[in-house]
Amino acid sequence: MSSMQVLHEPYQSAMEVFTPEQRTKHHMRGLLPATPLSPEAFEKRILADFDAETDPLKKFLILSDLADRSLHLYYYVITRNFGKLNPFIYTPTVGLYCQKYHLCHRPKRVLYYTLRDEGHIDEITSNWPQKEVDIVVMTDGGRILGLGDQGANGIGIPIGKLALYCAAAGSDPEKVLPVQIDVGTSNMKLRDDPLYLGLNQDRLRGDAYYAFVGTVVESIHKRWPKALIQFEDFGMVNALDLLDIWRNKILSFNDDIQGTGAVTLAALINACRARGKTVKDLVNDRILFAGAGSAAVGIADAIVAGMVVEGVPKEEAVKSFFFVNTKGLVGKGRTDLNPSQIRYQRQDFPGGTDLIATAKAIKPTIVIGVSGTPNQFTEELVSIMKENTPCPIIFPLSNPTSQAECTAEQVFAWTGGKAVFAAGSPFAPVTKDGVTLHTNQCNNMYIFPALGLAAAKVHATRVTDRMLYRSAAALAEQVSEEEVKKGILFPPLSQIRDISHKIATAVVHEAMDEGVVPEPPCKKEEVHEWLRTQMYDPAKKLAEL
Ligand SMILES: NC(=O)C1=CN([C@@H]2O[C@H](COP(=O)(O)OP(=O)(O)OC[C@H]3O[C@@H](n4cnc5c(N)ncnc54)[C@H](O)[C@@H]3O)[C@@H](O)[C@H]2O)C=CC1
Ligand SMILES: CC(=O)C(=O)O
Ligand SMILES: [Mg+2]
Repeated sequence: MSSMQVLHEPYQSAMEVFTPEQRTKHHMRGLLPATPLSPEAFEKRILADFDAETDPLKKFLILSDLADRSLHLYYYVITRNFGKLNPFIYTPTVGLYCQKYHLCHRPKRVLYYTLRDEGHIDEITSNWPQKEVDIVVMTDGGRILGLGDQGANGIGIPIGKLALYCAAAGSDPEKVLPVQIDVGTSNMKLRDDPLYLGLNQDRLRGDAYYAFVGTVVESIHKRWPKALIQFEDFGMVNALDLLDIWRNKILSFNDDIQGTGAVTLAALINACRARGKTVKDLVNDRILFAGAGSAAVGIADAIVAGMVVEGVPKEEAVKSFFFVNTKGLVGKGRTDLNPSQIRYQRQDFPGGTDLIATAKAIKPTIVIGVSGTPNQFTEELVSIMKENTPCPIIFPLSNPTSQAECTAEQVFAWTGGKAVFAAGSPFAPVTKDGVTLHTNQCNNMYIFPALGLAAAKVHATRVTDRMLYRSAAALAEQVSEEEVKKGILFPPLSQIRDISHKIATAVVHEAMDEGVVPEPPCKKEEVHEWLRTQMYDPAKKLAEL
């Protein structure tokens, strides 16, 4: 590679941060101004640009342009400012980015497999320049956050998720692969836009769809048999079916179902600790979901698994759950349900009642919003909850912020500050009578980067239910008794690397115990230290360029 190519290659370039020695090594004399910047000075400059901008999408683009110029400087800045910058590389801003992706497109390091490429799938896979791939995040854009079908624009989500893999857990940015499967879109606004860049045809469905996705998955698995594939933001039926098809064949998981399940279980473990109880005591709760899709099913399955671990019989545990979707309560008489929903179908309540009528009938103590629809959680709903519990647990988990079922301000105003709150996207803390009320971010970002890092690094053959359960428990235990009593459910994002490291250690231990690591890299007691050596460190990498 020539010196000019090194300077313009995002994996190789440190731009004006190249030291005099590095400039000599790469034959760069005369290609850069005289005075090198330290990484810290460069960070200050980028943050000043970032702070001067008020438009969140432009803030997102300042960071993403940096990633396109120097990946290691990008991660240097992100990891050192994770709490501040996360909302601008991930939810909510990544949602805006997806909606406008076709209008601000720049070639990215991603792979698109489109229906037009049938017969050329292996060729596309072989076009990826990196020899090694550890983690693949794949979407078909079918359900992007709570923003519906975004077609080929959905690629913003794998890009954002993989940025978190590298920043939050230390996956190697040179070994991650964002994949968009373009099977058309049912989003007519995009299709009517002459600037839309994806396939302008209706979304493929049925057997042909599964066959096409299967060809892509197999092609990727053939080239990188040890890579982990994370399915992300597929429509409900496709998400559930693809998980069933692939979870026992290759190293894979669905983040919206399983990652969301684990993070919400962690939140509830800690909400139970705050009450002086454990998840087995959720048998005495009524947990009402707005939404009965991938996330709802994944969360309910994870909580049931947590209750079963503590000795509650499964048939007893499922009695705590109630799902309401667009057709009302998943109850008696409903004939439009898929097998995952049927597991939670209530035979003791008539199907079809809306959220408020259901709440009046069942008296919820916990509500979880995964409907992708704002304003579902109203003052009336919360008043009903207050009749049944002194401290309602209210989790509007839909993303981005615009789709959250209610806001933190509303919850604390309606309950006089007596609620446990968590949302999918970040909300600023609320101050009431001089007291800070905590607004937790219950988002699968606390789980997938660590889970995927762990599974990929030890070349696990599968992601098991026990590994997911352990990830939730390892996350929950990072919050102290004192903190849970204050309504804090998660450790602070500023410590995300340590948090992920501890979760990854627990996941590897579990994987080794379950025998899904054919060649363990070290003894169990050495896993924590060994993982540290495996985690990407942008400052170290910059020094080695
Ligand atoms: N906080 C987190 O970590 C995560 C949050 N989510 C969010 O959850 C939401 C749903 O995601 P999925 O379950 O994967 O989508 P999905 O498409 O599988 O399910 C959505 C469900 O909501 C129901 N629904 C839609 N409008 C409704 C309404 N007005 N009233 C009642 N039900 C309604 C649908 O019938 C369906 O059952 C999205 O906004 C997504 O961003 C998803 C995964 C992780
Ligand atoms: C967080 C996430 O995965 C979602 O909203 O889809
Ligand atoms: Mg998702």
